[in-house]
Parts: sequence; structure tokens; C-alpha cells
Amino acid sequence: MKSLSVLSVTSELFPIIKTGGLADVAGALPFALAQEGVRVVSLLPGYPVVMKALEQIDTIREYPDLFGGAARLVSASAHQMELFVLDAPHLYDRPGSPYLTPDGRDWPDNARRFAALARIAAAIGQGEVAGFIPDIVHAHDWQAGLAPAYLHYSDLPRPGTVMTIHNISFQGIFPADLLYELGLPPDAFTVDGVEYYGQIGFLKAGLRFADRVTTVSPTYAKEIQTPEGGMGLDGLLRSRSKDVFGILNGIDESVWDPSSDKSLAATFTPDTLEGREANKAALQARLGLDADPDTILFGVVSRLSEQKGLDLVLAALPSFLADGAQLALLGAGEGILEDSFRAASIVYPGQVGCVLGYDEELAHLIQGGSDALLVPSRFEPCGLTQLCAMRYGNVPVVSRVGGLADTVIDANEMAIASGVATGFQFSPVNLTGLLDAANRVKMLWSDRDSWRRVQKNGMAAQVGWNRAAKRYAQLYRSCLEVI
Ligand SMILES: Nc1ncnc2c1ncn2[C@@H]1O[C@H](COP(=O)(O)OP(=O)(O)O[C@H]2O[C@H](CO)[C@@H](O)[C@H](O)[C@H]2O)[C@@H](O)[C@H]1O
Repeated sequence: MKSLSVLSVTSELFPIIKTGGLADVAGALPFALAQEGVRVVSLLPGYPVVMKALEQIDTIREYPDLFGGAARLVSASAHQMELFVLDAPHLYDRPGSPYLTPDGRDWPDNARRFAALARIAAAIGQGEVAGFIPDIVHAHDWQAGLAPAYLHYSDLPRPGTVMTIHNISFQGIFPADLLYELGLPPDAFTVDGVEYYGQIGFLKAGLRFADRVTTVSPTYAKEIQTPEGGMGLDGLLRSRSKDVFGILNGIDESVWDPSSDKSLAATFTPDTLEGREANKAALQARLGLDADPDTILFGVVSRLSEQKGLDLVLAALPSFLADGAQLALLGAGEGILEDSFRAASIVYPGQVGCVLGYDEELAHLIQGGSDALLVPSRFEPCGLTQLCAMRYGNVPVVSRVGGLADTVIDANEMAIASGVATGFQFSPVNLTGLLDAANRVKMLWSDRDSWRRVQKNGMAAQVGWNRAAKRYAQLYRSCLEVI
């Protein structure tokens, strides 16, 4: 079979720069796809942390004026990944997160910052780099959404294009008067182009012009084609439904491996699950929780946002904790949620512990040391933490939406009897649903042999990238038939 080359266009890439699950996926796919004969080179913005991480930097092109300043395209490597980096100091050399100012507001020039990324992606797709002409340009999320549009409006031959939605609630919507400055032709401003309710929609543009659209689970692929789940893009997605695919994410099993994880107090396998006890003790000590091996310890590792449904956990706390249960939370995000969890740790000393911030090592310890992981999302394209939880013998308790519904097998009587249960699902996603689930979880916890079986089933579940990599490879090949 012909080998393929892909330019992956992404605003985050683990382990170099990460604010959420997009980084994990963009960082793991190149390695998984290499097994399928697909070469992936990733194009990233040159944020300060990215520039610092690079090795073997080679300048490929210089641009005297790219959206208001001088820039260059470099090739480099980092963490065994092949990279192109857009080094544009006027766009990316600044403090804060990739998208937000240090005080938490969107950078006012985000349209230019990510149009530049997409513009260079399109140029690479059309031969900018001697020796690397990709068969496919794969755009991730709105930040890369204009790449398929730039390719569409160019007269040169183009590669195949794939647009992946990691989260449809982030759409990259900007004022219409930027059209000219972004280098889009006047006739692009129609409902069949980049126009989105009177503005310019970056994700909309990608969904309109990519040869194939993917999202990160089969259930989310259906949900986004409904008015409730599509956030304004469902009509467009329905009109393209034969080109829309749900490919379930995996996790990097070498990063998330409880038998060798250096962030744990003790490593363990399905046959040495008692190793988890030392992790539970370490987690309780780290978060100021009472040292108690027998009480159930719930964990949370999450961005703190409306999507993730953690306000339901706050509302559930009084009954949740009445029997001595504990909660260990690691999260960062909306101020009101951060404040509320901080307050909860004061109201329930020894029972609620939280770390508000981003901490990769602690995320691993929570997975290896808590008994059950709460993921009560209102919507969830795929979700990665429930996959990590299963691999770490941490029983996931999830809402029945999106990829959570596709990855966790609910411990109902039938599933327990037939030995396939891997966690708990609940629906509807409200306080009653969560409390009912918590009661079922606690009942199973009181029957330690059954609990152990559910842990082991989770640890045996396929959560790696192999299957998804095969599907992406097939999808790329199918694009080449349509261009
Ligand atoms: N405070 C913290 N400290 C350390 N680590 C933290 C952390 N908060 C979160 N993380 C980590 O960040 C990642 C989050 O990934 P998720 O898939 O759960 O959600 P996210 O909504 O960011 O991703 C979006 O994209 C991904 C990828 O497609 C989809 O799975 C998902 O449904 C979609 O919402 C996990 O690796 C988690 O461990």
C-alpha cells in the first residue's frame, strides 16, 4: 500500500503545549499512525514554550509581512516528533495561554493569529516546503479551520483535507470586516462559504470545505447533527452527513501505564491491585484528606467549565459526603467553580481536597489513587480521563453522553453478571441522576469482590490508539479518491 504523508495542523501538542484533550490527541496520533505507514508532520504556532522545546531548527521560509509582522517557517524536532513551527513573534511571543491573556480574556487578535497558522498550513499543502508535499492536510478544531478554506479558494492543485471537531462549543467566530485582511475573497462571504450568522466562522469554514469531517466518538458524531448538540452547525453537518465520521479517541498507553508510572507512589498491574493502597494514602496525604483506606475516595481531573457538569458535584456534596466518602479534585478554569471547590475544602476538612491549577503528575496520582472518577459532563465529545481511569483501575462514573456513552459499560445487573461492566453511566445529567449513580457506586464498593472485577474489566478494556489509527489511515486514503 502506498505510504501517506499528513500535515497535522494543531494549536496544541502534548507534551510541548497543552490546555486540554486536543493536545493529547494531536501528540499521540503521529506515533500511532506511523504503525499504519502514515508519516505525520505537525504544524504548531511558535509560542515561547514551543520555541524553547525545539531541536535541530532549520529555517525553511521567511515572510517579511505575515498579518502585520515578520515571520518564518522552521522545521524542527521535539520529543521524537517531526514539526513545522510558525515562528511569528508579533502573533505568538507573549505570556498567557495559547488563546487567553494572563488575565483570562481572548487575545484580541486571535483571528489573525490562527488565520496565519491556517494560511501557512495551506501553503505547505501546496508545495511551500521542498521535499514535503503532504497528501492530506488534517485540521484540528477552529484554530486550524481556515486551512481547508484557503485551499478551496486557491487555483493550485491541493491535497485532501480532513477537519476534526474536538469540541463544537469553540467555533472561532470573528467580525465580518476582517474578510479582506484574512486574505479571503469577497465571494467567500456567503452561507456556502465562511459566513456564519453575519460573521466569519473558522470552524464553520473547515466543516464546509474539508473533504471529510471527523469527530472523536460515534455518539458525538450523531449528537452534533441535532439542534441540541450542534450549537448552530447541525444543519451544515446534516447536509454533509455522508462525510461525517466518529472515530473514538484513545490514550497514549506508554504515558498512561500504571505498571511503570513514575508519578505514582507505587506502580501496579491487574494482578497487584493492592499497590493502589499506597497511592490512595499518598493522595489523601497530598490533598489533606483523612488517612482512611476503607472509605470510598472519588477523584476529579478536569477543566472547570459548564461543559464538565462539576456544579452538579458541588450540589451533591452534602449527601455525597454524609457517609464519610471523600473527594480529591484537580482542576482549573472558571473562577466561580474554583472558588466554590476551595470553599468546599474548608467546609468539609479531611473529606474534600482540591488543587486548583494544572498539574500533570497529580493527574496521574489521582488516577492511580482514587477509587472512582467522576465525569458528569453535560456533553463530552469523547473524554480521555475516563479512559485513563479504566487503565488505572479507577472506576469511572460518567454521564451517558457523547464518547462517555461509547467507552464505559454500565455496571447494571446484567453487565455485572456477564462480567463486562467497566464503570457507571447515569442519565439524565442532573443532580438526581448523579446522586442515584453515587448510591449504586457505593453499593458496589461495599461488595469488594464485585468492585475488583469491575476494576479489572476496565483495566482489560482497549483504550489505546491502534483501532483509531487504522480508521484515520482509511479515511485519509478515501479522501484521495475525491480530490
Ligand atoms: N487541572 C489539570 N491538570 C492536569 N491535567 C489536566 C487538568 N485538567 C485536565 N487535564 C487533562 O487534560 C486532558 C483533558 O482531556 P478531555 O478529553 O477529558 O477534555 P477536553 O475537554 O480538554 O478535550 C476536548 O478534546 C478531547 C480530545 O478530542 C475530547 O476527548 C474531549 O471530549 C473534548 O472536550 C486529560 O488528559 C486530563 O488528564
